[in-house]
Amino acid sequence: MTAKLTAAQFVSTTFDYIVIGGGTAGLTVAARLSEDPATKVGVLEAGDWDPNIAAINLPGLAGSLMGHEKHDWGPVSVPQIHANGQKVPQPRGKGLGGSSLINITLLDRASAAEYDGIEALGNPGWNWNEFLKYFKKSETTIPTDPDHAAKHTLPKADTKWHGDSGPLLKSYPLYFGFGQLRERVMSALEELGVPSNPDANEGNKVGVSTTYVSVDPRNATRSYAANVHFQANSHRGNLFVLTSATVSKVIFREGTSPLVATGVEFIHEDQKYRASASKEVIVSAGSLQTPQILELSGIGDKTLLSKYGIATLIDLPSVGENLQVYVDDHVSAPVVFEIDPQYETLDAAREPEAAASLQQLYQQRQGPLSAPPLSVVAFFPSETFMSPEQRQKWKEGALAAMQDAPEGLRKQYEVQIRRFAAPSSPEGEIMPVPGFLPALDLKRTPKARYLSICTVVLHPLSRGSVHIASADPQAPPTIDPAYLSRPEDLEVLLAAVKFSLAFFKTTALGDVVRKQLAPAPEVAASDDALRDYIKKTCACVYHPLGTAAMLPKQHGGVVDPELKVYGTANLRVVDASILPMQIAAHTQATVYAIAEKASDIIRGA
Ligand SMILES: Cc1cc2nc3c(=O)[nH]c(=O)nc-3n(C[C@H](O)[C@H](O)[C@H](O)COP(=O)(O)OP(=O)(O)OC[C@H]3O[C@@H](n4cnc5c(N)ncnc54)[C@H](O)[C@@H]3O)c2cc1C
Repeated sequence: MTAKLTAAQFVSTTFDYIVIGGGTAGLTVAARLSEDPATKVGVLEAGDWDPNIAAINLPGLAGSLMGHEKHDWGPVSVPQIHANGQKVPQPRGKGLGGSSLINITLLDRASAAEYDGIEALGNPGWNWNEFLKYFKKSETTIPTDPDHAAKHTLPKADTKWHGDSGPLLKSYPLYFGFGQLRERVMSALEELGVPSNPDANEGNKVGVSTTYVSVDPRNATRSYAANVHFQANSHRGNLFVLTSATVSKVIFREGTSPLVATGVEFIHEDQKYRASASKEVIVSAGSLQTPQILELSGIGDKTLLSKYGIATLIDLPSVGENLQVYVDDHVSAPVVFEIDPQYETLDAAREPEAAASLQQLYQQRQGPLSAPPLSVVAFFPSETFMSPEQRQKWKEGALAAMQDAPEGLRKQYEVQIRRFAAPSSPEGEIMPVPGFLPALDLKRTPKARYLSICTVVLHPLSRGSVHIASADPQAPPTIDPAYLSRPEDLEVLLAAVKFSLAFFKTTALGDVVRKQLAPAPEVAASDDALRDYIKKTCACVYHPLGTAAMLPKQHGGVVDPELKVYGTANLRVVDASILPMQIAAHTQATVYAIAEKASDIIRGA
């Protein structure tokens, strides 16, 4: 099918459903809808299908395709005025699988309260119980080898919380790059007041855990939307997937109200085509490109659309607004320490002489290539890393922000203010990395060993936007995450970075540490210097959402609880962009669950 299907064949078919974007959500929906052999589903994906690429399949290479000219769209933000003018890369996967193709494979869920909060914002049926049902439906948990589980204290998956018959395969990592340091890393976090949480998927996220990963442990390969939803179903005669096809707009029947979508226009090998859908068009182009497609189709802010000569069909100014990204000091601004070289970290794996043994180990499903580079994560409430005075100051700032905010955002801030004070709500995350992370001009010393940390602000107050910058569908949109535009976010990040620095001074790790490298001790000694360091180095953690928010229209909504775009009869958005507020978790499991639930809504199940 895909490889042999031509654009001409694609457009000669009248589909029941056309899905725009063969990514994480898009392929999930397409697979579910095409379970009925009488339903014809067409998927248009701008990228290609590359099943045999090591950098995709080997979990240990996860992350290495960021910035890749073919597999990453390579978007970059506009200069961030509150972050030293940085233009910050915003990686997005391109090709069948979308961002599930290039992500790090961590597979986790937020706390139950966060999903219940989505419902409370005006979305009946989008609560923890429903999400849990669809988390489980989306996945099969592969049991951990008993010796591996005993050695690393990995809990047994309880089917009350974990799926056992869904398409996506999940497992505990086959390898931990911390070597003997893993127990010490976990103890250090507990010493800082972050309790152990053996399984953070049961509705309580607070604590230190080992995450599940979207990896098939039986052959140590990535499990992702392209292999579980497309490849596994490629025999279906009613599922049509055309790659290298960039959708330029949705087509509507003239004069209809609500607007009736009848198909899409797309570009394939420099030719323009039109394809028809008799039932629905589903936009699953991800948080940064779904708004672009809506705007190119005439759905968005009419002033913006007229600037680019696009006729407004639905004046919906919320399209592309409400962009929320985690803020962190990830790869470009890590906390990095040199440690005692006797400890095993991933630094050894990066040395040229390790290459042959890495491959050998991988053949036995062992070693650094068999697992993603990080898998210990700690989520903790504000009281764990901020003083009462800092929290009070944050609250005053948030209340002031609320006064100036439009009604919809005011409601979001109300939730954020309530959560920020709660001991059950994670507000900070740190991800220890067993090895060196580049920071500014810091260089790795051969044979040295390092321990680094990514520090994350989970619920920023800042809101950004993504909008078209041209009527040309091939031109990238303008992305403005507005990093640190609310000064409270900078203060939370400052406190979180200091917390990360304290991690290295715990008794569990104190005797392992040799040298503080980044931020340098003299920088860390002054809050102003540390703020400056953060502004120079902060980057995104790859979880943009909120740009086609599921909210009441008057509160900034783009889609209703059935994921239909306001003002349309049969155009839905199904991807990360519908999440109205940032969640304290990595996003892929939630996106798979959204797509599973959307599929049931669409088929009326
Ligand atoms: C580098 C990176 C690391 C990450 N790590 C993790 C992690 O470890 N754990 C985790 O939980 N989450 C992680 N995430 C986030 C997670 O992968 C995403 O939230 C999720 O995959 C988003 O799914 P989506 O369906 O919204 O969009 P995507 O999966 O990005 O799908 C969008 C699809 O639409 C296609 N498309 C876009 N525009 C068009 C167009 N005009 N025409 C046709 N096709 C189009 C794209 O090519 C893409 O295939 C990471 C993301 C990235 C980028």
